[in-house]
Amino acid sequence: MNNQANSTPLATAIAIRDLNFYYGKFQGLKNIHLDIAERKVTAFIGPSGCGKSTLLRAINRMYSLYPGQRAEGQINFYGQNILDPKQDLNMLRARIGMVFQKPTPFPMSIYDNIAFGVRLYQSLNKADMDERVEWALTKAALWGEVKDKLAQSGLSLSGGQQQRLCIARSVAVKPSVILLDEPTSALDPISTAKVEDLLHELKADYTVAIVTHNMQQAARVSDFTAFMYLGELVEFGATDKIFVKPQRKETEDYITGRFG
Ligand SMILES: Nc1ncnc2c1ncn2[C@@H]1O[C@H](COP(=O)(O)OP(=O)(O)OP(=O)(O)O)[C@@H](O)[C@H]1O
Repeated sequence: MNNQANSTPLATAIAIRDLNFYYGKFQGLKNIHLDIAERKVTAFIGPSGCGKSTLLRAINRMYSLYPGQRAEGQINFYGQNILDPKQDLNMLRARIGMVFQKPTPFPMSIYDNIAFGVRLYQSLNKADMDERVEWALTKAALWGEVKDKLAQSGLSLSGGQQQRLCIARSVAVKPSVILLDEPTSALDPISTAKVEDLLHELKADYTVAIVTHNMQQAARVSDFTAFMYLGELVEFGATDKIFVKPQRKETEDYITGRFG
């Protein structure tokens, strides 16, 4: 937890205003209003089905791949509305990376798992690409474990290593925001601790938003916490406040394990 989260004036990376999201007729998000602070970790918590993943998927327009899913309102990313139909989605996803619950390495070498995404956006010579691959794997705390087997398949790594590979892949294109949807739910405690340490490192350079079911994890890694319930944002604030002195009874019940 970060006690400064309350007092320091913070820049906003993503300002969400009047966001409503629909899966066909079903409304998954209702009037969300939220500022995601730059270079901080914001955690999204709440019972299953409350809309946490839907919110992350709206932020990088993942839903645009699916007919029938639509968002209304604004998600302002440094002044640009992500929901604008004219938004360049490739560029958006280079700037807002996403890491999923299950590690999803590509069926290719460890090296190419990193280089593949970089090649979509930049043409680097071999030496620069080698440097970028090392840099990203170092950022994701994986370099030491894989530097002698970069040509091996990404699928040959352990689950925890695969997840760090996916984080490295996301970091490699130098986004400004990284969204993580339950990134440690499939990992053992040691791998989980490594990913959590990594989040602390990443926020020096990136804005991080993480969905987690693990209350201790939210308390450990985040500066701000958003509690969601039935598609609504019930309470949002500095993590130490949300966990020590929540304002809403629903939040208190959830974090103390009385519901959800
Ligand atoms: N593809 C879909 N079509 C229709 N409804 C959906 C779809 N995906 C999610 N929903 C509904 O939207 C609501 C929010 O789902 P979402 O996955 O965002 O919840 P969540 O908080 O991330 O849950 P969990 O913690 O279980 O992952 C749920 O009621 C869910 O049933």
